[in-house]
Amino acid sequence: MQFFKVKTVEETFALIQEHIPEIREVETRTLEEALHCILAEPIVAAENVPGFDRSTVDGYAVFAKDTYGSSESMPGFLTVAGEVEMGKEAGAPLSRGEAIYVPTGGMVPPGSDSVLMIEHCEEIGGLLNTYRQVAPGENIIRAGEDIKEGEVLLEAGTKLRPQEIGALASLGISKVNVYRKIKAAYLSTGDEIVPYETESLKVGQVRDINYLTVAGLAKGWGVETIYGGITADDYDIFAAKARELYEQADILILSGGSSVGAKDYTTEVIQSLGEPGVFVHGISIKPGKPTILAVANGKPVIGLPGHPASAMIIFRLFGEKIIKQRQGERHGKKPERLFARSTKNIPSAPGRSDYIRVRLFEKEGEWWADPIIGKSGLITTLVKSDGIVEIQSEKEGILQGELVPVIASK
Ligand SMILES: Nc1nc2c(c(=O)[nH]1)N[C@H]1C(S)=C(S)[C@@H](COP(=O)(O)OP(=O)(O)OC[C@H]3O[C@@H](n4cnc5c(N)ncnc54)[C@H](O)[C@@H]3O)O[C@H]1N2
Ligand code: MOO
Repeated sequence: MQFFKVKTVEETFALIQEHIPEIREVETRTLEEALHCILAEPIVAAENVPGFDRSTVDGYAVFAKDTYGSSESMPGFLTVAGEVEMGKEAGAPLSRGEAIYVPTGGMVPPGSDSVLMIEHCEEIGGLLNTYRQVAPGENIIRAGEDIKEGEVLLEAGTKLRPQEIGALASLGISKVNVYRKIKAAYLSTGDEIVPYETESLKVGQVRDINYLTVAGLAKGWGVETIYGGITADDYDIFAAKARELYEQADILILSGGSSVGAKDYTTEVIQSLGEPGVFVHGISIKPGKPTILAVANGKPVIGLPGHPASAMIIFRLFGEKIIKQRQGERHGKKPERLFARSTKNIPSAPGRSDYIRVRLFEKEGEWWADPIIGKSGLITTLVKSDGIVEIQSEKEGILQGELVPVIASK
């Protein structure tokens, strides 16, 4: 009988960081094709954004000092000296005692330090009655306030979200060098597993759930997936299929056979793929204890536990970390977490990290997390859940009403 040398969740993350090599192949993509890609080089701004002082409102460019003391009951008076046209350079500089009309986004004339909104003044025959005072800088975006020429806008290793793509567009950058997208090959194992399209099942058979759940997560992280089908619990067939997929991909994902049963060949197959091989077999986590993580000649191999909820939770936690590291993401944004109060006491064994599926609901402005009880073989425990509560290994559970971190399902 083989026993797991179980690692904690924290040790597992540290081992992933130590073992997973990055892919450094670079390709050039247009901004439209670069969404969710990882930048291969830093972006230094070659110009200011905006390139000129802009008004953020429809109003009159003024000297703030000229409006001091203005109110509804004691309006001030300025001379209207002209109008700025949208998309055009402002004309002459503003002189004291004057106001120039500027549309939202239009250039603020030189000299002016603020813009008074049109609803706070009234133009009558070339004179502007001012009913409010404005402070210097009010309603103006200064040249370079968004991005300064020479500034490092984005570091190499940044994942390009829509907002990063927008910032690149603002600088007139139309192509970027990014790491190439990675390919993950997936293989289901188990004599009982049949393609999900199978219309009628024989007793003992189950449809392949894990391919679609795991590939679905991977696709959402920008990974291309290769489906390797289902392999029987036969060492030679399994090892040959795993080798073929391993050659085609940057990461190999195997589901099932990770435990220590007589027909659980996954560890042996992974060890046959290359050195150094398995670096984690068994994590003190629930669900997903029999997880296997390995590197074979520089390529990561993940052996997911077969139970569908375990496979998905493990892939969400460790698969995402492995993929990010593999594709060179070094400045990723933080995971989506929110805090919710538990509706129940939830016990947990100290020394083990528990990931409890929860349904979230809002009551009186607060989020509450209601645990979903059910075995890790039940995919509907995840269908019913909105997120996962993490009970860290040092805790002996959580109390009813306690505020707990929830990883929201995407
Ligand atoms: N003696 C022990 N037995 C088990 C342990 C243990 O520590 N000692 N751990 C249990 C835990 S926890 C899990 S999780 C499972 C993991 O088992 P395997 O990774 O070896 O997976 P299988 O035995 O192949 O499958 C488990 C279960 O999941 C179903 N399955 C597998 N693949 C799929 C798929 N692609 N789609 C849908 N369902 C799938 C499979 O039919 C089994 O019912 O081990 C426990 N045993
Ligand atoms: O801990 Mo296993 O992964 O659920 O059944």
